[in-house]
Amino acid sequence: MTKLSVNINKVATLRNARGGNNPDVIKVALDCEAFGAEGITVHPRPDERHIRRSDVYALRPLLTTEFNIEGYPSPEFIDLVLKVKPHQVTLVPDAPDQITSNAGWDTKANLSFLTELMDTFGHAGIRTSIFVNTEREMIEYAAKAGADRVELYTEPYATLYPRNPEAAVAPFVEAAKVTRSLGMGLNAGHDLSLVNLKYMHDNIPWLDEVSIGHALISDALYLGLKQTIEEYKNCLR
Ligand SMILES: CC(=O)[C@@H](O)[C@H](O)COP(=O)(O)O
Ligand SMILES: NCC(=O)COP(=O)(O)O
Repeated sequence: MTKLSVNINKVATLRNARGGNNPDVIKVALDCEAFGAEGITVHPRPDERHIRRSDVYALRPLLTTEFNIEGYPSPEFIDLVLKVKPHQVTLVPDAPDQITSNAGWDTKANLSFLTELMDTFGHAGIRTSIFVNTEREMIEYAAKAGADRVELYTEPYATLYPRNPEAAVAPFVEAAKVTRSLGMGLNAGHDLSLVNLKYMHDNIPWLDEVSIGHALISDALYLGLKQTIEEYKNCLR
């Protein structure tokens, strides 16, 4: 079964626009769970432009599904994750001022850094995932670093899918096979949507988890959160 983890960053973006607590990020997260999401993802950034560190602490004792914290492993991020102890940490190689994630790690060049982090989080009982592109070597070095899973960066798939679905998914199927052969779990995320999710899942049914935020929260404006989550879950059956 592929789990749907809802990334609630964009709910926090909306809340922060007025400085109050509307929409209530915690309530939305709990409603996502009540409507069938199997996990909640947050990606705190250094400027706290959406999810704040205080949100991360507030969410932890209330969530009943899997909590996934994504981000660049700065000292502040590492400290947050070790204190909050989510089920999973996903390391993403984003610069502090980046608009959104736009690439996976160079796991070969960062092997010793990543290995140390896998060790630190692993000893804290937190499952580890490394955000990667589809290149075989990057996945192999994620395994060498000791990652439990990789998360495939799916933006290139989402971009090509409307023009050529087969070509779009092919490198991801190959990367998924490499990941499986190395004994790691497999996550995927970035720009997945109701348009492209089912085809990805049909081609890689052994995906462990997808984390989806931007498109899902946008769809909820039209469909409502409950129906939206149901429709995303239908893509994963
Ligand atoms: C790693 C990844 O692809 C997502 O976490 C994405 O970066 C979400 O972050 P933003 O909501 O800041 O775009
Ligand atoms: N890891 C990907 C994620 O959490 C959400 O990415 P997006 O759906 O907002 O592009």
